[in-house]
This record gives sequence, structure tokens and C-alpha cells, in this order.
Amino acid sequence: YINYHEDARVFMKVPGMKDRFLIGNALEMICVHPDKIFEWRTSLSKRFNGIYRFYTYPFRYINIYNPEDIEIVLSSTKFIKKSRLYDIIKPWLADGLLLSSGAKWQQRRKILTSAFHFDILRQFHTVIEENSKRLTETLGTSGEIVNIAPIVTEYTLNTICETAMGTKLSDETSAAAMSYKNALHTLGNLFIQRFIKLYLLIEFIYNLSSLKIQQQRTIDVIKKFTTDIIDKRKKYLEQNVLTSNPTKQDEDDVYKGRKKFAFLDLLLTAENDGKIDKSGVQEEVDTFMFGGHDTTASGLSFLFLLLANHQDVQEKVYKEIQSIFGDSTRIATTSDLTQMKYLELCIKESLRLYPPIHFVARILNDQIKLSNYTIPADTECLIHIFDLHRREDLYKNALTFDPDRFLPENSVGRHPYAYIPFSAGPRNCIGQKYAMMEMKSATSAVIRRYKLEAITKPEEIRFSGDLVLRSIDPINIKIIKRDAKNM
Ligand code: HEM
Repeated sequence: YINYHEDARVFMKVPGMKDRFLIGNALEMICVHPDKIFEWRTSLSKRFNGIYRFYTYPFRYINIYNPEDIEIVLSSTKFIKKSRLYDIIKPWLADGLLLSSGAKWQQRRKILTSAFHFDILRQFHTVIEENSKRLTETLGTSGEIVNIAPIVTEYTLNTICETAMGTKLSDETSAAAMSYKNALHTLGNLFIQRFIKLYLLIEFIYNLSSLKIQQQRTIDVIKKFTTDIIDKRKKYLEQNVLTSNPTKQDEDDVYKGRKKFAFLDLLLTAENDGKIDKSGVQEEVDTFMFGGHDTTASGLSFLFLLLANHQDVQEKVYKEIQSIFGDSTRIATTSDLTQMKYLELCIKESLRLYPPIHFVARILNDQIKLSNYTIPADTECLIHIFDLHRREDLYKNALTFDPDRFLPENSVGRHPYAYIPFSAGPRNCIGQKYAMMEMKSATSAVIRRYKLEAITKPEEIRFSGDLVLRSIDPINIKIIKRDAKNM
């Protein structure tokens, strides 16, 4: 029945690995070492052509990495429900914007979209620039070899706390921030283990495992940090009166002079107005704290790796920055950032080769045709952004870092779903403009003051199969101070 009922027979027509009676492809997956899971998965994409199936009773997975099929799934308002694979992170992110669906998702998306309005981003800009300057001051001493990933993670975490959450991390909170970052990595590893050992996807088996206890302890650490941030801001606002039309501003407020509510204040006003409850605020803060810092940290780590390994490109970025600032040591304005066109091409190309969210997944709640195959309802659909972005038929010399690919004249005729680092359609990334601003600000601040030299080579990178694209090993870069006047 498992292998031969109607849905299974239809599904088996999609190309895929040889099936084993009852267990499908589970054995292949279970045998992979956690450090090799990413490599193993991408090797499957090379074996097939844009679509393949994976079957482990009771779960059916369709894997796609061609723009035509991806457009069908992502552009539809029918397939906005997230895959059951994400249930693994439900105890952490609960029903926040990333995981929720239906009316709840729609209502929250509407409320939270205004938290990333252009006016808000403009007001965040100075805070982001100040953090970028601090990043350059703490990067290291000239000639030092640094592992860039933890440094940029600290930067993006500070930035999201200070902008969206209105809380500056102090010396006393930095230990908690460190535990938070470590806990996120532990959670990522637990996610991989549960993903590989497919029997652990069955809730009651997982509940009996030691991983469950470890997961709960890790989530407790994460939530302690985010709860403290909410409480701190709540207390501040209670003392400084939160109204739905803020005109009077407090001098101590990190949002000095702001006219619109930023993320956490918006949620707390919604709570005051009875539009969201306490647990709703918590799940959104957990979601945005994670989505708002881990992704951009991954993006920046790989961008710095590429710039260090491509001196010609780095030099062009530096020249562009110099043409904007000359000898001035002033911080960048929003209009300066807009002028950094070549840097923008570099960021785009880096997000193509190293998309921080390397896959997204949906549940197909209706039968659908993909690449001329019928996919039965109730199939999990995995969209592999990493594999899509490295297709040779979409990007000539796909593994070469070439920012000019994104020049308007070189982008003519490219399928709109061939490049989706921020996903696309109704459930695209709500923070993409914020992310681009932050990445531009950090990179321009660093390149303005330092020359980066390659230690780690891109071909040495071993990726972890976590939710966010990470390197298993350090990404080492040598930093050399440029002219002292830019410091
Ligand atoms: C380079 C940085 C970033 C990348 C590559 C990225 C990528 C993505 C992708 C691919 C999705 C779709 C996920 C899915 O369908 O499962 C997504 C959704 C989301 N992102 Fe981002 N993101 C970035 C930065 C940010 C930032 C800075 C924030 C918040 C400040 C953010 C908040 C979110 C949220 C809340 C969602 C869920 C949206 C929804 O389902 O309505 N992201 N992001």
C-alpha cells in the first residue's frame, strides 16, 4: 500500500534515487555524517536536472531547483503554508511570521510591514552606520588574521537589537548575547541531527530522545535573552508613555527624533491595543532576532571571503568608496549608500553564490504539475536556492564570482525566479531592504579602512546543513589597515 497506492505510483514517476521497500530513501540519508549532509544533498542536485523526489514513509519530498517550477510554487497564494520540516523549529519560533500561515500570518504581515517602511529604515541608518564604524574599530590590528564569522555576527546582533528592538547591548548583557549566539548554533546542529535521523521527525519518538532535553535547555537560553529585551523596552516605554502617535521624544531613547514606531514598539503598541497577546510579541521578537541577524551575518562572512579572494573586485569597491568620500572621514549618508552601485553588484553576486537561506520548504496542499510530473497533494516541496543559483544554464561559469552579471544589460532575459536569495512571492523576506542597507554599510566601512587578504579559499569551505548557510571551519582573512586618515 505504501509503495503502490495511487499517490505513490504517480509520485514515483518523478526521477529520484532507487527506492527501498517500505523505507524509501531513508537509509541513504541516515548513513550520511552530519558534516557531510550539505555536500551529499548538493550531489543529488548534480545527479538530476531541476527536479527529483525523495521518499521516506510517511513523508514525500519533491526537490526543485529550476526557475519555472519555483515560480509556480512561490508565486501562488495557495502554497504559502510552510513545510512540516519547520515543525522542528516550532518550539522556538512558535507561530511567528516565519512559520505561521492563514489569517494569522496575513494579519501579522500587515502589521509588521510598516516596521520596515522606508522612513523607519532611514531613521535606522545612523545607528547602523555607528555600529559599522564600531565594527571597524574592533576588527583587529593591522596584519592580524581574523575569523570573520563571529565578528560580523556580533555586529549584526548588536545592530538588530539597537534598531528593531530599541535596546543597546551593554557590557552586562553581552554575556547573555554570547550565550544566545552559542545556543543558536547548538539549535542548528540539533536541527541537522533531527533532519538526518528521519525517525526523529516522529514527535513521540523525538520526545523520548536525549536531543529533546538538549533542545529544551537551548531554547530556554534563547528565550531568556529575548524576554529580557522585551522587558527592558517595556519598562522604558512605561516610564516614557507609549502613545499611538509619538511626537514627543525622549533624549535617552535610541530612536531619538523618530516619528514612526519601529518593530518592537509597534508590537508593544499592538499589545496595548489588544491586537496581539504577550506570547505573540515573544514569538515575533524570537523570529526577527534570528531572521534579522543570522542571515546577514552569513551574507557578510561570505562577501568578505570573496572580496579577500578577488583583489581586483575589492580594488574597484575601494575606488568607488573613495570617489564618494575622498579624504573625508565622515560616516556614510543614505544617499552615499545609494551611490555604491558596484558594491551593490558585489553583494548581489555574493548572495547568488552563498545564499544565507539555502533552501525554503512548503507543503503542497493541492495536486500540482511540476516539470510535467503530477505531484500529489500533501507532498513536502523543498526549493533549493543554493542549487538554483549555481546552475550553469542560468549563469555562465556559475562558480565564478562575477559581479558584472548583475549589470542591467547583463540581466536582460534572466528568468525572474532564477535569482531568489530573499525568496519571492507573497512570503518573500520582509527584511530585505534592511539587510541590503546593513550589508552595504558594514562592507563599505570595512573596505574604506582595511584591505582584506585571502587566507581561507572559497574551494576549502565545507558547508553545514543548518537552516542558515555556514562554514563548518573558520573563515580566516588577513586585515591590513589602509591610510590612517580614513580610520
Ligand atoms: C541577507 C539577509 C537575508 C536573507 C538572505 C533573507 C532571506 C529570507 C528568505 C529566503 C525568506 C523566506 C523563508 C521561507 O520562505 O521559509 C525570508 C523570510 C523572512 N525574513 Fe529574511 N532574509 C534576510 C534578512 C532578514 C532580515 C534583516 C530580517 C528582519 C529584520 C528578516 C526577516 C524575515 C522574516 C520575518 C521572514 C518571514 C516572512 C514571511 O513569511 O512573511 N530577514 N528571508
